[in-house]
Amino acid sequence: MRPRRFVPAGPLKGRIRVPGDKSISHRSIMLGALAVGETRVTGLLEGEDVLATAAAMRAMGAHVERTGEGAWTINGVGVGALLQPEAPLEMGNSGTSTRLLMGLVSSHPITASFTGDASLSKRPMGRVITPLSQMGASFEASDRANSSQTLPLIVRGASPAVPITYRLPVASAQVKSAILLAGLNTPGTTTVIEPVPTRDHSERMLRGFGADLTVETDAEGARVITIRGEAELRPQVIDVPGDPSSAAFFLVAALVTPGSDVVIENVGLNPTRAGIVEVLTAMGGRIEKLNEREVGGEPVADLHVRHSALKGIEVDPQVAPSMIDEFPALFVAAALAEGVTVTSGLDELRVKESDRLAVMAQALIAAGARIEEREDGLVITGTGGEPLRGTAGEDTIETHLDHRIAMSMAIAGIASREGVLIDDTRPIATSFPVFETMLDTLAQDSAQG
Ligand SMILES: O=C(O)C1=C[C@@H](OP(=O)(O)O)[C@@H](O)[C@H](O)C1
Ligand SMILES: C=C(OP(=O)(O)O)C(=O)O
Repeated sequence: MRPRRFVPAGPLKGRIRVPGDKSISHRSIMLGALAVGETRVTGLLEGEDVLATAAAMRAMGAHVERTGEGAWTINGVGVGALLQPEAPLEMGNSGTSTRLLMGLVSSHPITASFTGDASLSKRPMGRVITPLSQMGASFEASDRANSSQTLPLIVRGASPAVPITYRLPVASAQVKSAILLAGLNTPGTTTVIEPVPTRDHSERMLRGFGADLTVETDAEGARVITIRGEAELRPQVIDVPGDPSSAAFFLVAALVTPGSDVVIENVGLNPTRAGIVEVLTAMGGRIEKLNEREVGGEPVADLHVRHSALKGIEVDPQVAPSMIDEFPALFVAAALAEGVTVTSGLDELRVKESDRLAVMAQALIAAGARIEEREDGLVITGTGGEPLRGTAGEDTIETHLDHRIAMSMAIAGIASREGVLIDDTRPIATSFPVFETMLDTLAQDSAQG
């Protein structure tokens, strides 16, 4: 365990560039590994989750190599030609790696065993097991004492797999992507119906790699995504934009710390990801989009953010999927806003790396915030801009192996009187290895004037 007390900082000032988008980084490696020829990626997130994907694709035959900071080349094996891994695929803390790779394995004639850390081993896999079983794959608990819906699991792929039409029962880009990736090596047309739109990186990137994929909207407004199987993918050159989910911590930190003025460069603002910018702006946050452009087929801008007097709002549950990983950071902003913030429709937060509703409620209450936990959201009464009390003495916030809890409570710490002591900062490296350095540099730069 690596505990740390995050203490009040002066104004945050300067320019930063957050690491590459985690979702796009995972997919760059997976699709590169399935294309024949060399895919070149720059700006890849070198976090533990993405490294787990890289190791797994190597274990299944692809050549995945780091050539410089964030620069990687992938020489793929071709769709249908993944090799059977000799050892269990170690997924660490990463739900995205696990669920998307289960999709890939499901339509290849191979068997793979998946393991994960204590957090990942509690997360529900039934949501991918159901559709992938319909496609012909089979799943078995590798430890018989265990449930067959959680890791560790053995997946036996089907050859050929059977194309399905599947309506998503939960708004999940991971489930959608698992089915589309399985569909890549399935004869015929695989269809996913998505009543609530989720991040569309898989669709954009599969198209970019040359897959025959269409997206239509049906009479009820649901997205209907079809992919024609036995695809041939062409290698690509990909520049990964900065991760809006990582930028969110610095947006909130600058908004709640008096005197702050920060530019976050190169932030991906795909509309299926940018909900946090909308919601913080609606709360009165001063966030300006500069230099709007396209990077790697995704809309991108530099975000100029300044300390602001935030007001509580009712957050429309419809925006939830476009900021699903940003709620822990939003809860911190709400705890420092004036008035009440009401969130709802957030049941999915209970099955992330931790139960993010319960854990954030407990953590923020321990730091002096006023929170009511409901079944599907939090109701937060803010301080009106006054710093939170923080945690006293040895009182420690438990982060439950959840990087986003650790980073959110770090931000709560810098916006508190006494600081906030966190039990373990190690999980931060799963998605944002340079988070602490960036935070310390921004605070120090302003201290040096
Ligand atoms: O597809 C992806 O890359 C992701 C989808 C989301 O998960 P769900 O699909 O489970 O909502 C998100 O929370 C995760 O960080 C990344
Ligand atoms: C939920 C997350 O990731 P994953 O599902 O890939 O573990 C996250 O990064 O917040």
